[in-house]
Amino acid sequence: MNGMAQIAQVLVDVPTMQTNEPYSYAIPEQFQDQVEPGMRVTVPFGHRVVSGFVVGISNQSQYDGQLKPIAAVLDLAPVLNAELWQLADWLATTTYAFRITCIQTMLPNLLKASVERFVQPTDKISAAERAQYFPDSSSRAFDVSKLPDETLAGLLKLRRAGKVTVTYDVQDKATVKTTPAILPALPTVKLQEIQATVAKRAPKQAQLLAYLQTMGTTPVAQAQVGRDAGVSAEVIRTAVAKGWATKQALEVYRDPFQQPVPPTHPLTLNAEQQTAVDAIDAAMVEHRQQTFLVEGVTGSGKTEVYLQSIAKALALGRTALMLVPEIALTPQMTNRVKSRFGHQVAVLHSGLSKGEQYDEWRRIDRGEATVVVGARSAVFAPLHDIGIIIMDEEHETSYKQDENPRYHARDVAIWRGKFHQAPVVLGSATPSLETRARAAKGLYTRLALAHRVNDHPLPTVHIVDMREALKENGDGDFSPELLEAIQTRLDRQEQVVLMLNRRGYSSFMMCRDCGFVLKCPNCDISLTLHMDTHSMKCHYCGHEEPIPRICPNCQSRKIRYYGTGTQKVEKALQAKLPAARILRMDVDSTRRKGAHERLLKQFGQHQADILLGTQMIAKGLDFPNVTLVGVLNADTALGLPDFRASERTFQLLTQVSGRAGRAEKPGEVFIQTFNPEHYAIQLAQSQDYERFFVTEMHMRHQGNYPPYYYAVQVTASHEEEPVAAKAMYQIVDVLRQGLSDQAIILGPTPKAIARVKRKYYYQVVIKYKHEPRLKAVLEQIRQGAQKAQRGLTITIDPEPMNFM
Ligand SMILES: Nc1ncnc2c1ncn2[C@@H]1O[C@H](COP(=O)(O)OP(=O)(O)OP(=O)(O)O)[C@@H](O)[C@H]1O
Ligand SMILES: [Zn+2]
Ligand SMILES: [Zn+2]
Repeated sequence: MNGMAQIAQVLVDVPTMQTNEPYSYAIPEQFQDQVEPGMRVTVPFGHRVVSGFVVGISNQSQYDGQLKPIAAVLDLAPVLNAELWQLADWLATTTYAFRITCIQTMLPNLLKASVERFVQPTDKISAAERAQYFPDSSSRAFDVSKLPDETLAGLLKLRRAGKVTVTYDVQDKATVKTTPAILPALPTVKLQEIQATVAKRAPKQAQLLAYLQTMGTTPVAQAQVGRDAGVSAEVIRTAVAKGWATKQALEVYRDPFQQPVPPTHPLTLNAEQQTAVDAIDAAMVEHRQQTFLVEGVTGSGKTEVYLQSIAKALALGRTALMLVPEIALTPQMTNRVKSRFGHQVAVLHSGLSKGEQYDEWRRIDRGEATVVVGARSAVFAPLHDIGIIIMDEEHETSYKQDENPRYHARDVAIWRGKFHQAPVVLGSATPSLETRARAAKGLYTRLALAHRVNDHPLPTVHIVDMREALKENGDGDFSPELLEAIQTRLDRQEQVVLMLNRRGYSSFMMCRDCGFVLKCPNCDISLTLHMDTHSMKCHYCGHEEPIPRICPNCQSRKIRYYGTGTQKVEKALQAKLPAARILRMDVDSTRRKGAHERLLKQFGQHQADILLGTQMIAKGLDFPNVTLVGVLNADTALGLPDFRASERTFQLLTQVSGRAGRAEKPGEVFIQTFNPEHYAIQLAQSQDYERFFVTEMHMRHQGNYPPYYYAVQVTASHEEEPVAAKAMYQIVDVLRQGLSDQAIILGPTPKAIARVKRKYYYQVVIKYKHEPRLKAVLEQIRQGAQKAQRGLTITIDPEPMNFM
């Protein structure tokens, strides 16, 4: 308190005018010393009042009295703690995203919306203060617009002294099961017309109309619409009243994991598991950041290693964060953690209502929950004193966010590991090449679990050449070998898992007689089928050719472009095996939240003989009675124009094979393929990850792909194709001038789906080893392009998951 005026640096939240530069605002007298970085405020901006985050406070003697003052303080306490605050800055620089976007990503949804908040006294409050601030009740509504400034200033002071806390009204927790949602009520052209007529007089309505035009046919929650379109509920109400949009009830599901789970106890570890737990434990005890790769074959007991490591962290009085690829797809894993740690576990996932999410977030922040299980965004859970971070199935692509900020949860996990000086455990039977390569270099410590628990053997894998099967009986879906093996299981009352690989199904062509896939003559990567232009295109170099009618290799006419869906396969299978009880698991049958878990439960109770599904059945299932796994089409993903196609195929086949023979009864696997000689399939047969790693590293080396090279993808999009294309050519010029001639620049090319949401996309991929100027050049591109052309969006993706 030196009487010096304080100035707040505020990051404003204006979607159309994103910048990383904070603006300075004067802090009004009554809030001096009360405003802290991390609090939300509203400030005058142009002719409006907008919300923003305080990112810094300075005491400036040369305060010139010119600055506009903060309009209101929205929080009594910072919404992000100091660690997450630093993390947001790091995220912004490494992912080329705006700081405000990073901050929003890290906050639970509820804090982004406006909700009713209450202030409550704690037991530290004095009688006089209670009488002054809570004269007639035990809590009071905290509505900034209604509170007099002096009261707010007083409350801020009390909060800093720990005398009051803020609570949020999360009424939707138990009762509300629906949320209002919005759908456009008129065709796009119509909306466009109206937008033109209201543009001048009602810009907010025009904004909403523009947004409505980008919506598909699925209703979007009203709150979401408000956020995305940047308009108030009032504007949406008007739109509904005018008949531009309709309102419907969107179902909100409650936590499907609420049922109590029976407790479990630590198992006696085998030697390999013990070695792993000891190594991780040592890092924890020594308070040392160390990244471990737990490379364990399927069924080797990785989960038990995770659980016992978590227990060690808790015993040291620290907390644990466990990331899983997709929480809805891994109910078994979540239940295993809950069974071991009970009420200490908080589960963060998108199936929770905003209130429930926030409840969990708050339990974590307050230290009431010490173990967090969740998918990608749970990596931002506000845990204090983290003792261990685990990332299960670390190779999964869902850990990378494909919108801004384009972060990979693995990088964030390691950042937090460093912050807390805690070990990070990456687990997989089939690690990503990047991770395995880092372990080879000694950057990560590799812990191998080479054997299945109790020395159960890995399943025997058979490769079925579908070119033969097709020739002999014209069936490209089921080989006689597989059908016979299924029949045997039915006779023995054992269970079967069948996978239909949907990835890349319709985007390439393959000859069903010889397995030939059309490749680019320049890039040795498969061409993508474009139905709009009726051509095959290369997404790396832009090469284009007509769709072949006969196979260039064997002259056969049996060229397949589109695949069969799960429903069709289910029907065909039922016709062949009338007595079999089949459960189908795909996007359709699991649309409703909780359906996935219910189907798995039915299967676990042997209410069905066959579980037929898409990739979603490959992960984590542990059913002792499953003795047969069939992969109907192993190679669809091999045709994708993706340098990770082989890696993905190998990972998927190994994962799904691992579902067989996990207990006493031995397992068997049939992999049906049109490419039986492909190394990814051959090595999936021997389930030899290490050999796959060496082979694939060699391929990547030859093709100058990651992990030998780093990659950055820059995309330009605009509603007019020439604008996007021209911007991309200019960007390539800037890149060529700014980077060394060691950098490989691929493109510009149109993206695989060149037109999405009425915008055209062009891209360029930069492959490089060492480009110290790259960051500066990209920053220049991002800032320059946005100013140059209205409506032009430039996105920069560090380490894109594919180049499509
Ligand atoms: N030390 C142990 N003693 C006895 N059983 C164990 C032990 N460790 C794990 N198991 C059991 O072995 C089975 C397989 O373990 P788990 O599911 O953890 O393997 P995993 O490596 O995570 O498998 P995947 O990668 O295939 O999902 C489970 O049913 C588990 O309960
Ligand atoms: Zn090419
Ligand atoms: Zn052919």
